[in-house]
Amino acid sequence: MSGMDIDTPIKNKGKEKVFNLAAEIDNLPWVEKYRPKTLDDLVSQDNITSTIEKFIEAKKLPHLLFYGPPGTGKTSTILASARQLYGDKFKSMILELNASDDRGIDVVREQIKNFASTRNIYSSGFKLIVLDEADAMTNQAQAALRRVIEKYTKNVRFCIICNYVSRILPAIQSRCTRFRFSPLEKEQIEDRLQVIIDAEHVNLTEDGKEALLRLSKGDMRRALNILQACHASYDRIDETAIYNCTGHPDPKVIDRIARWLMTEEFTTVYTKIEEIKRESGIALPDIITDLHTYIGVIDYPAKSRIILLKNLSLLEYRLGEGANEQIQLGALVGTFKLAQDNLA
Ligand SMILES: Nc1ncnc2c1ncn2[C@@H]1O[C@H](COP(=O)(O)OP(=O)(O)OP(=O)(O)O)[C@@H](O)[C@H]1O
Repeated sequence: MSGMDIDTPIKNKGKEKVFNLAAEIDNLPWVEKYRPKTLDDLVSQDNITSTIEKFIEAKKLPHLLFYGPPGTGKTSTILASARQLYGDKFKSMILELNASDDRGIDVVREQIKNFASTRNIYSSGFKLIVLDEADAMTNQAQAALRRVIEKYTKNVRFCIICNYVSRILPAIQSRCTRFRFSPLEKEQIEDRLQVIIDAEHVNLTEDGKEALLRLSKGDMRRALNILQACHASYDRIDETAIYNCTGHPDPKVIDRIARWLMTEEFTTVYTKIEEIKRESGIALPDIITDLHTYIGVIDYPAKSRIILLKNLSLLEYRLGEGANEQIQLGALVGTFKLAQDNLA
């Protein structure tokens, strides 16, 4: 959700206040400081932005449903659209609500009622209500929301945002125009990152950038948060800095672990992994996630790979449920031994 608006005009403010505002902007998380202000600033999702621009030009906005993975620009798109639609007055024309608010639908309904029923004296037309995290609402709350949408359709448009569209009632889906946001391409994240790297004078090496792009997996928010955290701790950000900062295992470490698992005897490999986990502070679930990608490239017959994949998924599930890491590490080593027994 948007924090402070860094475009706020600095009118009638003394020098000190201007200075304070500059300092405040400087302290903002980069995800807010560099949130796209216009639809043109948004990378990718071109078909979505061009369709919305057409709605805005015609001043005919339907109810919207944005869905897709985190950090792909759903909130930014609706905020940039609101700026384009309402200009300077956009703050008074938009209400941002977190739909998963645990105070329940009644509070949300009350806020919507108050907002929708106050007329804006400067402008006619509809106001905009943004409901973030709508997939966390109960079915009952969504059913209530359906009636709320109908009741205020005359002067309010809703933008419902969620990660999983399947968790939104079909009745709500059918009242909205749906847009699916996809994970950003590596090149798109890279282009946008470069703007921020230049503006903040970040010293990022090529291998650091590669690691950052790999770890962000199409999520721009994740990329920016990692970059800002590393920038605060390191003068020069290379691959090791990125992995240290995120606590994610270095691919070289995973490489070593995979080699041990495929060549060493049971007790030796178990002890070595225990040691490396202690030294570099990496967790078993992270090792398993990265080994999973590794299995795609190792030279094992299909039968052995199936054993590995099946058992890794079991291990991941058990660890997620809170199983003992040492016992699961034993099971990991055992799985590789089993896969080797099936090499022929
Ligand atoms: N398409 C994009 N172009 C440029 N910047 C982006 C884009 N998508 C995300 N960002 C950056 O990532 C930050 C988070 O984006 P945003 O809040 O819009 O994501 P979201 O899809 O709403 O995520 P969530 O589902 O977690 O709410 C923004 O502040 C912006 O800096």
